[in-house]
Amino acid sequence: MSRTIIVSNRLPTKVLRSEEGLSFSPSEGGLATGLGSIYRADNNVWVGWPGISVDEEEEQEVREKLRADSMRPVFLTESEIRDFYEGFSNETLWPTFHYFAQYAIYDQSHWDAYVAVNEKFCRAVLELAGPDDTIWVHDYQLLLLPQMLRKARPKSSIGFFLHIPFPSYELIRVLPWRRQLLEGMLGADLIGFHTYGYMRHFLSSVSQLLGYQSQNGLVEVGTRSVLVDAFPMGIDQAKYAEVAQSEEARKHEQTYRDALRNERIILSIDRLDYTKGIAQRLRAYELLLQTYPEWRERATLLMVVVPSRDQVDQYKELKEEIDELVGRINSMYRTISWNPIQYFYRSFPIEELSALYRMAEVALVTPMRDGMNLVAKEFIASKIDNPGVLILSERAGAARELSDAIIINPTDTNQLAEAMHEALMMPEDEQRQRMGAMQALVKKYNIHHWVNLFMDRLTYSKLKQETLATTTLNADELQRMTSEYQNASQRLLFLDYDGTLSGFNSNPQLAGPDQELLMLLAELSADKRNRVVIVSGRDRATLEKWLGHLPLDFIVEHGVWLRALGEEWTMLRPLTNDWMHEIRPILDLHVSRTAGSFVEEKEYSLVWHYRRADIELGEVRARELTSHLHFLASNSDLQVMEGNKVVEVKSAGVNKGAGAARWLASYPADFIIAIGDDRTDEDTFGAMPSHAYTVKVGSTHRSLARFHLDTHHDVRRVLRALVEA
Ligand SMILES: O=P(O)(O)OC[C@H]1O[C@H](O[C@H]2O[C@H](CO)[C@@H](O)[C@H](O)[C@H]2O)[C@H](O)[C@@H](O)[C@@H]1O
Ligand SMILES: O=c1ccn([C@@H]2O[C@H](COP(=O)(O)OP(=O)(O)O)[C@@H](O)[C@H]2O)c(=O)[nH]1
Repeated sequence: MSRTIIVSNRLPTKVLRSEEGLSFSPSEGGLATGLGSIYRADNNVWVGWPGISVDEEEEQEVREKLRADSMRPVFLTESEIRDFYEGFSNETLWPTFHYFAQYAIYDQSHWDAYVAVNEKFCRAVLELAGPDDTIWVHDYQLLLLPQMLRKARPKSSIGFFLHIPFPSYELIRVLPWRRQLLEGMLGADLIGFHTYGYMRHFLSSVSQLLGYQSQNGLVEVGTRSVLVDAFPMGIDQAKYAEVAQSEEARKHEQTYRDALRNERIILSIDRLDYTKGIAQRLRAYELLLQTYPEWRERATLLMVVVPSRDQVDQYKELKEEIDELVGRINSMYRTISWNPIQYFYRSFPIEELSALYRMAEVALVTPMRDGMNLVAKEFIASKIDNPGVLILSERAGAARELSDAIIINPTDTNQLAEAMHEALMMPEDEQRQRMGAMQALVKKYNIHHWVNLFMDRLTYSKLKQETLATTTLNADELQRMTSEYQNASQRLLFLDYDGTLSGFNSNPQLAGPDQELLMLLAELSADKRNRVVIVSGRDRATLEKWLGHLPLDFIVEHGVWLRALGEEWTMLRPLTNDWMHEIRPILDLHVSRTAGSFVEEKEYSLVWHYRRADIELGEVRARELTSHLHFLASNSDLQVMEGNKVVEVKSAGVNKGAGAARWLASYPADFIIAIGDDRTDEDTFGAMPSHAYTVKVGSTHRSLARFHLDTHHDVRRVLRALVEA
């Protein structure tokens, strides 16, 4: 039976060591608590680190204990914990991805450990995973793992979910290992983020750093497509609602209320982390007490900070800062019977957390950055029928969904203090109405919904890959092709030029043929059984200059001009270019607005090139230009085509396919091949009979071609094989 193998750095159970030996307790942190309640279903297994370094004897004990609860530990050595976990994961990636780049360090030995530990996880998963198992990798500690798994299991279903923000390209580009990290993630079939914003940043980084384009969230990675989507993570709402109603939670609540003499409780719960805005929150609370003295002795900030990553310098410093702030505020405002802040530096079991959620009137969730923040959702789910107000940072992923919270900017201390006052003053009706709306949302978009959605999209991604797949022209196919070629008495070879016979150059005039290509074309066209047709978008003067001395046929300017060997240039159909004086100024305007772009004027077409412009700006401008031109062309005999980093305007009905059709009609052949790399070559493929070899170079997305090759070097290899057949 197929199952899901969940892989994350941290297991949902952590091992603790005390004088009595090892003990096991639930891990903190949203990934572990969120997925912890669902992984046991359907024979699933969770692979991860148990949170402590153990010796060999202990390993066996831990292994057995965790195995009984469907977990497989990956043990990390002391140095791996230091360099991989504390080092690269939490001193490089964590600060960078949370916009704290000033805290990030770039250390080659940390990177080496990161690669090695990802490999270690890879081995652990491969030992376990059968061919039908789905592998679901989680989070920033394992960004390289999807690609490592893909290499070992090309056909497996692999999902990846990032639990933290994916920052702007401007942050990603700073990382020395940025390309490897992105390529690592792209080994998955589906990549999920909490918000659309994170997804957008990821797609932008992939386009700018790796040059992979995407449409509707499908990234074209060579011959594979990778789906990217937003899946805001939910919680086990039913569990939190149930615990909140339990006798145990109620009892804890009563004890706390008695101790706090029914003061109004503002609750704050986080792991110790500079991303969580804990210090800023304390300052805002101090401001509340200064600005609104009426809350002194009437409200209490109950603050839980769960120890986390305390070997990392920034965390140690933050701990000191919090201790100092709490000490200062408490000593400044405390009275004999009241402490402004009740501060706990430890974790609580779920029943006690639930009692805190129940008791709090206000929850302060004010991170500087947070992938999602499940505490916000747990507070809502625990409120059952009670009122309560959530103050939520606009920079937590959860703010994209929980619009009925009081949304604040966590760096604005005044706004935060005012929000606390507003929350404490909010009429009960309004609280109920806002809380009701958020409860419905947390209930509907719960953790089960999240898992199902992710798995459905993973299946969809696999199906999409199958429908988009073209066959690579591999050794067997090539063998079949060359023998058909050998046996044929008349052959037609339609060859696109740029990107097919020759690589791209940012200056198109510098992409002339090299010796190898000239030789190849000379040898191919020397065979009397061959008609070699160059099918290009280029102007005839350039092609004549480069290839005119060879016995070739030409279809140029995307089908405007045709020339069969030994004949004169003819037009596909009579055309005029009197429309150019109207269109040219529009293209020129785009050049003046887009540095690096330029206009190419051919006899019967105009082309705006943006290969050398800022890639993202170029694409935006291309879209603007295309829609503007489409509008102008709607009542004319013109067509607008988007090619590879170009927008071309020319007469309607004139294209490479229409040109190629002339050759097919005039020169019957028993072997036909058409090779091309961009959208304009699709017209050629479309014109070919079904038995022709149609070959797409580069990305295979939305291509009519039957076969695929990666680069123009592969094209030359195939043509060489024909020459030598
Ligand atoms: O494993 P640790 O180093 O102890 O850290 C705990 C976890 O912190 C992060 O949690 C994130 O996941 C939550 C659920 O998606 C999300 O709500 C929160 O915003 C994130 O910060 C981290 O991503 C996990 O890998 C850690 O295990
Ligand atoms: O004493 C505690 C306090 C908090 N949590 C849990 O830790 C998680 C924190 O997740 P969140 O998404 O808010 O942030 P993260 O810590 O993952 O960055 C929540 O599920 C909390 O219930 C816990 O297990 N014990």
